[in-house]
Amino acid sequence: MEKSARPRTALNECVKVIVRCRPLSDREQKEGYDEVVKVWPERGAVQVYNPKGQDKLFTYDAAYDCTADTQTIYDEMVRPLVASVLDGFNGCVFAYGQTGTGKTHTMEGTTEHEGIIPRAFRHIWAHIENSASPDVTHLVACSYVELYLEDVRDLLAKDGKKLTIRGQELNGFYIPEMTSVVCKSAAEMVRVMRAGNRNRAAGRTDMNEHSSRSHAVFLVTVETAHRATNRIRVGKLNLVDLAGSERQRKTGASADRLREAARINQALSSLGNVISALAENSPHVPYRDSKLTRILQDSLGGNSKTIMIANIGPASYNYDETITTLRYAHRAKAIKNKPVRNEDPKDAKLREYQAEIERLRALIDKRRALERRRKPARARPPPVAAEEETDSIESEHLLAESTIEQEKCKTEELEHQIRALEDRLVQGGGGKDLINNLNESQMILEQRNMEITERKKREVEMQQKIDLEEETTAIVTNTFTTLQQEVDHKTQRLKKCLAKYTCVREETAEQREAHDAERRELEALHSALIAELRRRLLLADSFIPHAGRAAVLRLRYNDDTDTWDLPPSSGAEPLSVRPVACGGRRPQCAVYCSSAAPPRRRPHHLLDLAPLPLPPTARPYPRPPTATTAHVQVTETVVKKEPEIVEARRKTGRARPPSAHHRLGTAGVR
Ligand SMILES: Nc1ncnc2c1ncn2[C@@H]1O[C@H](COP(=O)(O)OP(=O)(O)OP(=O)(O)O)[C@@H](O)[C@H]1O
Repeated sequence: MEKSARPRTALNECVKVIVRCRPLSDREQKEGYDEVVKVWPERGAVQVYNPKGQDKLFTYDAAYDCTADTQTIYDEMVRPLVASVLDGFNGCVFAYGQTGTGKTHTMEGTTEHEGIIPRAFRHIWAHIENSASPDVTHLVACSYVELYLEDVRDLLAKDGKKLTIRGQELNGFYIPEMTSVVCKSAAEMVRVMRAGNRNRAAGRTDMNEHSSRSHAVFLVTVETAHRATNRIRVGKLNLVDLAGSERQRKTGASADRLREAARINQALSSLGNVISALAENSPHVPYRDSKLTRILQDSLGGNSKTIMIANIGPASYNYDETITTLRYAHRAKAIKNKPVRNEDPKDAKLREYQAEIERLRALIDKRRALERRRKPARARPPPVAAEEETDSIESEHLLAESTIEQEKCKTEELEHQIRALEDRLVQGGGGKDLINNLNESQMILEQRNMEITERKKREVEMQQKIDLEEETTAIVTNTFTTLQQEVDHKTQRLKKCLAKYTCVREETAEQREAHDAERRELEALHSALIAELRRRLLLADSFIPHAGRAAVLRLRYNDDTDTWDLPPSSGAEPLSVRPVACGGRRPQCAVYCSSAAPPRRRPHHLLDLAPLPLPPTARPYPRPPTATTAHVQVTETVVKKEPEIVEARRKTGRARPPSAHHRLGTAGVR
């Protein structure tokens, strides 16, 4: 989860999926539930008896029944992955499944039944001891975080501080501030794991006495430096124990447990969506939907070798959940990752430590040289020297000696720092002693075990291929002597096809039912969240003062920093305070300056909206010099009548329409 350089070229490798079925619990036995799961380990297959119709058969990379122990699972499936991590690859093992199906039992285990995590620690340290040589240096560091109620918490920090996931989909997500503990043995790593577990959220439900209420990620970083090549390889191993999916009616969760369950199911649903998108090669993979999917981004579809362990229970009353888990696990088989060896990444701690040791060594050498030069030769006082002179020589000598003492202390401090740094690194002596002999034989044994495992894996794959091809070969090789034989055979095939068709139809109906159930649950959750939101709004209305509300409404949640930020003002928001003019007073308009000016700040006082008097547009009519009497009379009556017409119009309120020029004039004012 730390920032690492992106690979350039990589070979695709599918996610390996294994299924582990636990035995019936005491409670399930007491209540008389039937077993509906049958595991075929030699074929890597799981068969589920369907009480309503056709049985269901799923095949995986490996399948383990209740008789298989964690040692077998580790040797057959996990050991090669941890070996790759030691070779500089990223690796991830995550346990997925319904609550109470044995995820924590598989990953952490108990003191009697060690889980995968402590086994991985022992494997890592056996390898380090085996490769002990003065030319090889190792650095092993651990971090442990949990995702509780969508908060990432540091399980190794004393105050369990909240952490922030940084990065982007393109370059990968990482948690920069998580505590990293450098370990020197497997036992120390187990102690770190137990210390973290004590801080992990757990609680009792009707389905599990000790139910994990958070998703936990244990990260082991192994850095290896080879002096001969001067290269550093960094392998990162993510060991993930997810919280289990749960139905409220079965777990009897309420209050806090219900809130936890809602968040757990939400994160698992996002994980399911990511798995589906990757399996279908969808162009968009919704990693950003939850913090869990962000943390697991590299493990699903990224730079990592990944194993998914699907845990299931055999009891009939968990039929639906078992089928859902098996379907998701089956889908995850199609996810392709691109693992690449991490060589010389920028964030290698080992390189940092080595550089620091070199620097401190150079500093010590410099100081020693200086000390030698400064060492005062105890000067003998001249036989006939004045008493004062002797005193000053003596005090100078004392001063020099105390400076040297101080320098010595500083040098010792530096040496101590070097020892502390070197202590963090593990370097072998390379001698052929008894322990080395033992390690060598252990290595040979491991290699043999790996070979056996590889053969077993191939057997399972072959068996699966044989099963698949059996039907098709039967059709090809069959030669029919009589027509009746052919009819019989084709009827048989038709029946098989019909059975398959029924099966697919049933599955579609079941998926629809499951989808409906999920939708109903989401609707219930949605209503609960709306009720909560209303309550909070009511609180806000009652308690947040009006003055601060505008700022509260502008707050935006920042996914990367996990905080509410107040974005800088865009200028569109109403101003709470009238801005003050900087410098001198604002310029005053001419209207204001005139003596009859009304008070300021009212627009109708500043703008004179009355139309300006227009200049006359027609010349006065010159009377013609010679005119007939009649004509003069008519003209006189018209001239006489004009003021009367104007007066009549004024009384009826019907003014003459303004001329275009007049209209333009007023429009200009408006
Ligand atoms: N393979 C197994 N063999 C024997 N007992 C098992 C096995 N798997 C699980 N159990 C038992 O089942 C119980 C529940 O297991 P566990 O707590 O690991 O479940 P879980 O999946 O982690 O549950 P949750 O999701 O609620 O945390 C434990 O008592 C455990 O000992």
